[in-house]
Amino acid sequence: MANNDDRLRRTMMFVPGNNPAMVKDAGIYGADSIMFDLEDAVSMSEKDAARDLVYEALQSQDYGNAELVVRVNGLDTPYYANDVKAMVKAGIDVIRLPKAESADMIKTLVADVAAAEKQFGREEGSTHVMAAIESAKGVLNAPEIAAASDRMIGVALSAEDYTTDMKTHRYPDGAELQFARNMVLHAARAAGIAAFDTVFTNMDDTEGFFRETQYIHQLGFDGKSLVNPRQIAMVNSVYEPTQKEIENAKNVINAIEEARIKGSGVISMNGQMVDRPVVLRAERVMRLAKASNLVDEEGNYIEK
Ligand SMILES: CC(C)(COP(=O)(O)OP(=O)(O)OC[C@H]1O[C@@H](n2cnc3c(N)ncnc32)[C@H](O)[C@@H]1OP(=O)(O)O)[C@@H](O)C(=O)NCCC(=O)NCCSC(=O)C[C@@](O)(CC(=O)O)C(=O)O
Ligand SMILES: [Mg+2]
Repeated sequence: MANNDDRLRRTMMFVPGNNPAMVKDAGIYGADSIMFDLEDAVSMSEKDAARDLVYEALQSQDYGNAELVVRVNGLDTPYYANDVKAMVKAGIDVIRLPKAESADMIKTLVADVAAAEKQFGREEGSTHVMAAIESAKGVLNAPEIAAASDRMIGVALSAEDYTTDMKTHRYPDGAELQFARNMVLHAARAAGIAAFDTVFTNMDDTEGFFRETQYIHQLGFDGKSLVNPRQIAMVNSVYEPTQKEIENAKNVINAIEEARIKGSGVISMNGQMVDRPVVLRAERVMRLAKASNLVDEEGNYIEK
């Protein structure tokens, strides 16, 4: 199994790597993951300057507990090699490869990351990777991409490039993304890694953003790629468990613990069978509740 760690990744916010103010302040909004972009948000003429800016920021800024991700330029660009070297040298947590279409692309990235870790004296295996799936070919190969390396922490659907590749565009009901969303999600789950839904680019359509977030939460995505800090609170509000869910989860965890002491792995609670999958879901609810400051140390719901 790959890096199926317990880290919450509800919000992964793109930060244009060529914007000094945004790069500097990226930590103040509370995104779970901050993703500095060296790819499509940065024009050709600014590629080197953006890389230097992000490198310097990683040395000097305090981004708190956020996971630090960088979207490097694609494997087929002249910027890719320098991006990977500089970001590994700076100690980035995760490198996101755009336009991933095969397991071989991930293996190439992993080999380059490993070489850079060696060159710059970083701990072997400390840099994780993830893939952005942005084409029909990428979607069809999503399972092999997700399982390509133990360094993989997740796969993301990138609907802007994907819908262009599919000769369509984005519609409010998202029907054009149905197959891709399910492929990416299943690929992630089968590989034991995280799944990220796509960006939503109409900043004024908060209703549409909320509806889409509820939908991808229902499907089972870990979170979304975002383009604006205003989107963070909306995603968190969807992922935040309710008081009823928290109290039920706490009861499940307590009940199964009592059952374990008596030597049983399955019990009945209020007429409902409680077994391992129910316990795993309850544990995830409690993790989300803790991240949302909805429970105290003992796991009791805190009235807001
Ligand atoms: C959208 C907009 C212009 C709106 O501007 P607005 O001016 O209306 O924003 P406001 O809300 O007014 O900003 C209030 C305050 O927040 C600050 N602030 C805003 N955004 C911030 C941010 N991102 N990071 C840190 N800070 C931020 C701002 O500086 C201000 O700070 P201050 O002045 O101090 O109050 C702006 O957000 C923005 O540029 N977003 C990033 C766009 C971007 O990265 N695109 C590339 C990635 S997608 C892609 O490539 C497609 C993809 O590849 C994706 C995939 O692969 O998944 C695919 O194929 O699908
Ligand atoms: Mg793209």
